[in-house]
Amino acid sequence: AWMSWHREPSKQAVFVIARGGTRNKSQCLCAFKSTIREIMASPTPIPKPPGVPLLGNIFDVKPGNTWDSLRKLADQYGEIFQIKVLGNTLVFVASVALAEELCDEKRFRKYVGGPIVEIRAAVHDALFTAYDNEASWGIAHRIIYPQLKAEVVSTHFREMRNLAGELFHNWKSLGGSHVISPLDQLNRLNLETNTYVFFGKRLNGLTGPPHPMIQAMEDSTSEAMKRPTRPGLLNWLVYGRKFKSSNKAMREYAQELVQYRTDNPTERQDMLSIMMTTPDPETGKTLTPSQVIDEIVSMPIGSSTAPCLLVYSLYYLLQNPDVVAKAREEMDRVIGAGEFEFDHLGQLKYVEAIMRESLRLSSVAPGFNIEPRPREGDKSPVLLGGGKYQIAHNQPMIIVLQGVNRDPAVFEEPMVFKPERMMGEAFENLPAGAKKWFGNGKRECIGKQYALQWSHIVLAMLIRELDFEPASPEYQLEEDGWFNTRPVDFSVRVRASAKATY
Ligand code: HEM
Repeated sequence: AWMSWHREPSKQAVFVIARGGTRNKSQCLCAFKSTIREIMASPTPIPKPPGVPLLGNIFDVKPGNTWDSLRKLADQYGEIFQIKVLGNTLVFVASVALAEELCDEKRFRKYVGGPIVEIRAAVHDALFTAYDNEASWGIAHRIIYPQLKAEVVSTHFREMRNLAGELFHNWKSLGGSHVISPLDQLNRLNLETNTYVFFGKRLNGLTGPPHPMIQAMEDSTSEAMKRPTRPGLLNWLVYGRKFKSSNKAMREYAQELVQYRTDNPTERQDMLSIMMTTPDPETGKTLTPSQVIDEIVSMPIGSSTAPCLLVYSLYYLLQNPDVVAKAREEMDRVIGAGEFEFDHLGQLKYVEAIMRESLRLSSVAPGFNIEPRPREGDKSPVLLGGGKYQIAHNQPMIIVLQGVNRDPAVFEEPMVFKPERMMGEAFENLPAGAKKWFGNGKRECIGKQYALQWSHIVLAMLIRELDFEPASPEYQLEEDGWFNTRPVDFSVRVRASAKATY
């Protein structure tokens, strides 16, 4: 009878221990083993939407808004669910505990499939798209990573601050009644900052027509997301040309930067000069000219998540004027009326907490892909959740961060914007699986420190220097996005802050 008492493994183990007093040690171990055997024999089926014959769950995921569909499925099915598209099963994980389990690099690794493989048409075996066993990943990582460490990124504080100051100066001169799209504006600022900080060139794209790289990234990443859901012939015949031309436009952006550097030699030891000349300390190999282009293109694509994050922050701040007031108090105390400098940044803990809480609630990088590590000659199923679920030995899985970041088992009132939970001990005590906004382990975001510093600086300046109001007071949050998510059609009126004295 006790064997059928409970299907939850942790509680069964407790039961065995609780009964240990009436049994000897070997009886207890034997009972425990047979319990485990029973759990293994009958895992809980992974739920799935019903779907339709032959086409599977093709109608459960909108090709134009994949992440929104997945969030809704996560709301409906909880910590784990699966779908079948074009004959392939995909498993989605949406709880902190299971995400943490999948982040164990001894058992799992990044799965390079679907849209990530499609984007290889543009950037080949670059950092983001390299397969786990491709030597090119290690070579590029060892060459590039030192440029993106916090101590190096900190040397770019003034460049980041001054470029943001330039954009905000333009906004202030609009006079307050002008409506702006924060996404359009912050995308421009992000590309301008990336291009100047990493590659040493001004695009002068804060005003005037946006640089073509911005549209090319949008077109290429949206197409890369849709292609795996269509038959190959259709991709080739109908959508192939546009995909190729957006990939070509991205590579042209990179090629022009290399050409500019070649024509204008400089002492500047920035990302571009490191990519073009520095050998990998381990193999002695340098990046080939084509690999340099691949990595240049990958940086703004990865980085395009950061402006989306700030647009979400603005949206949340408009709903929470008390948070704005607290952040301004902090900045009055720390910066006062003087110039905003790097030393202030580390003291702006509340602004940092707003940034982290925006990362959590928005899940601006909406997910990442994982698969079980291959086990030599062993194709037995892989168990998750202590045996509660069972998946195939090579099952691709996607961690849906919108589910993980709103897991009610970890976050009280998960839908409420509360920066306080992202400060001090409250933040430190969050489980590791609840802080996977930048991915995991060796394939964690290489631009994490850059993104955190840039977002922190720009967010602080937005709050300190400007007053915002929604262009339409009835605006209801709608989201879409490809490699990142963002609010749709969100616009604001902006003016110089009435309180600012600098
Ligand atoms: C808020 C901003 C950002 C977020 C939330 C973010 C998130 C992520 C996530 C979740 C991954 C893992 C993807 C995977 O496992 O498939 C990733 C990888 C990556 N990100 Fe970011 N990212 C951000 C900004 C940036 C920036 C600023 C850069 C460039 C400077 C960048 C470049 C990359 C690259 C190259 C990779 C691939 C790394 C590798 O596999 O070695 N990202 N990012």
